[in-house]
Amino acid sequence: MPPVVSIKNLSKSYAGGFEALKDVNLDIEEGEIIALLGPNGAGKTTLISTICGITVPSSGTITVGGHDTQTAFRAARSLIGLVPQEINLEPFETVFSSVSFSRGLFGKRRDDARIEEVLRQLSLLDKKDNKIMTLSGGMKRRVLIAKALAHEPHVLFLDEPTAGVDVELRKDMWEVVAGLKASGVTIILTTHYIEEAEAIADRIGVINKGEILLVQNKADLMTQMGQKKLRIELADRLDAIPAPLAGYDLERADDGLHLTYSYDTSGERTGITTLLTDLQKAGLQMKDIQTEQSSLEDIFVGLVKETT
Ligand SMILES: Nc1ncnc2c1ncn2[C@@H]1O[C@H](COP(=O)(O)OP(=O)(O)OP(=O)(O)O)[C@@H](O)[C@H]1O
Repeated sequence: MPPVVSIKNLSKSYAGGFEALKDVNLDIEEGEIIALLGPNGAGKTTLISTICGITVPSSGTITVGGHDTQTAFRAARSLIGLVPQEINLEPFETVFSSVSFSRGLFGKRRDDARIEEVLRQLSLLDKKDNKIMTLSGGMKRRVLIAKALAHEPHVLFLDEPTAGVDVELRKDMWEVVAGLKASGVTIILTTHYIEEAEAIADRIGVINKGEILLVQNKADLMTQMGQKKLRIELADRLDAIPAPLAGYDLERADDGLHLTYSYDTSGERTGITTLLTDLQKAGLQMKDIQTEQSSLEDIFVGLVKETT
């Protein structure tokens, strides 16, 4: 199946010359949840706005459902639902009319059954006649999603859906997103929260200073994260790794007082027991032992650091 969103050599410079996106290439597959992770000012919102046709690219092309976002804007935009970062709702409007109005903006005929279905999916049906101003912050965020879904888009963009939201509400939102995916919507979300990407995404993209640094399946990233390290502190300085230990994946620190052994936690055997026995046999005295596991956070921080 061709990608539902295809971004080729996309760059964006704002007036004044600031380059917010630099040669971005990204294909988004139908039905996936992709999380774009990046620090403040990385270019996440600019990327979303450009795909949605709110910001004009300086160069490059974007297609949504095969439609070029510049030459066939209306066709491309009709496939997109956008949930903005800021809550921007009419306080005296009812939930139902607010969502129904959004459908009308796309030239779609009125369809109360469809709106009710969207409200049900977002657990808002019992609030349909409530005025927006009577809703909690979490409900308002769900109304924003309902508005973005009112015209039956194929692709939904969520710009920081849980920014400033408490932990419980954040988990509710994750459930909502999982439900939307199950209903066949492709989801692209931006987030600062590593645990959010970890919890809900199929793929994770890391963006910093306008560049995509990595796009990878979460499962592959998890395998990388399954690598653990055993750090062994030695009682005496070691000049070289003794020959009988050459078969182990061991690294000697420059100070000669530490050895690091890398192993895979998903493997049947870690090799730790035999390593410790062989270290003793080789006459090495151990002072201390620690284990370290790399996390998505380490990978993210490492990547972002490299580009600063
Ligand atoms: N209209 C504009 N004119 C000039 N510069 C802009 C404009 N909009 C954004 N920028 C700059 O482009 C860069 C990327 O901004 P963007 O909002 O895309 O980042 P972001 O990753 O979404 O950040 P955040 O996580 O803080 O929302 C920032 O340095 C920002 O100051």
